[in-house]
Amino acid sequence: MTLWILNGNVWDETSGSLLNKHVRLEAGQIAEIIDGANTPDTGSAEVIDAAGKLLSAGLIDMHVHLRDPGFEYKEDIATGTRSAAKGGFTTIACMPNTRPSTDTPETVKYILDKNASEGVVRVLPYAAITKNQLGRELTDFAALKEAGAIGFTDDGVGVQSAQMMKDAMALAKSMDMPVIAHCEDNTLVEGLFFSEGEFARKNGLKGIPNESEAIHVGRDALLAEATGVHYHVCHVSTEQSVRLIRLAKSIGVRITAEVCPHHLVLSDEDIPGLDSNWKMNPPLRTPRDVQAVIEALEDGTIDMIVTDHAPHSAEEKARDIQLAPFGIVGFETAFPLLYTKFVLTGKWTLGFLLQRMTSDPARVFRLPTGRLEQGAPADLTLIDLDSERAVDPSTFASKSNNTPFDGWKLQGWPVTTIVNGAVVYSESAN
Ligand SMILES: NC(=O)N[C@@H](CC(=O)O)C(=O)O
Ligand SMILES: [Zn+2]
Ligand SMILES: [Zn+2]
Repeated sequence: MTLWILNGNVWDETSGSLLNKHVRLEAGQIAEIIDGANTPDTGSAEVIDAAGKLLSAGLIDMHVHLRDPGFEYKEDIATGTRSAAKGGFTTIACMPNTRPSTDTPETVKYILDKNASEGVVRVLPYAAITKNQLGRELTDFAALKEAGAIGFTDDGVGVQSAQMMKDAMALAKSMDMPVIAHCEDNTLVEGLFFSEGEFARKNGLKGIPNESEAIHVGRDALLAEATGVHYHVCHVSTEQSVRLIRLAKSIGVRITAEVCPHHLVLSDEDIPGLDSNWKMNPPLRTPRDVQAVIEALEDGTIDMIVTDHAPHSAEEKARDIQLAPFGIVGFETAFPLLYTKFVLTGKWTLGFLLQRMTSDPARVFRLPTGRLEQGAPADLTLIDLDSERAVDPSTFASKSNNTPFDGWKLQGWPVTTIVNGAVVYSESAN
């Protein structure tokens, strides 16, 4: 089947501007990209009119929670991938803190099979480092890789034992697989839920210290140096972590990192009250940390943006703040949030934002997607950069609506998402 996308605005890095292009998709690939001045013979092909819209490689999100299997009341593969598609994402990598946790080849296969039958975007499963993510015993890395896992992580919790982490890295290195880490020292965070800073002080709360994250980053950077593994740091949120990653990169450690939109846009001083929609892990840090992660993303110390889409039910989030789970949904606000806060304000070019959400994750995780080039997989996103509307969680495709961005007026909403040459989300059809 042939699909023509006509008159899309494609970012051109050389001129730093948008150029009008026609793109032909064929057999799941980008078959041809031609200058908008030409009139292609579209024949009997299907045609999408992209006039006035940004046409980008599909967005990639290397850190998401689909909650399937086991927590389908929060999200499942059908709704999670639809939420991703609505946010413009075409490839997502899902975390193993499911029930059972993704610690056997059977669960990896379950995710891949269910996505093949019910999902609408590409789903790349991570497998757990330790059985049940309990930190006691390594999983069967070889069998998990064979089943289709793309990396190992215990996200949701940190691997507390340095020896366990070192063993995991050595094994992962021997099979050319990355280790992805949620960095958190449990002894420093017990019972705490907002970060050390103004908000905690004002509310008489003991706060989560920055070192709880950075201690693991430093430890793991040393272990990555010793083992030679590709080590990737999850949701970086502190100045101290940034400093350590920058140092490790400068001496050639194979370390990469990600940051979430909320850690780029919000500090603890923005938290309006004891509201669990502002409770996530890592917590919102101080304005100084926010500045540090922004600079780190800008200079390449942090390689990519991920959402850490973490759906939880309204009932769970309505619990007392101490008991409510950590996490916020992210797919359906990520692009407009960052476009509004960083591109429209002139801080970043559109090309920079797109790069950190497409080609950079693809480069780091060696994915064939993330590039708008002839021969690449036909994963594309159309975004209306002029459309402005308020975030309305009741319209989310996700099963959950736990977001701190309710009511925020944002610009730049995805309107059409194409995976493997097929339209999987269209604003007009919703
Ligand atoms: N980020 C969160 O606040 N929560 C995540 C776990 C995680 O990413 O560590 C979740 O699974 O809910
Ligand atoms: Zn985490
Ligand atoms: Zn996570």
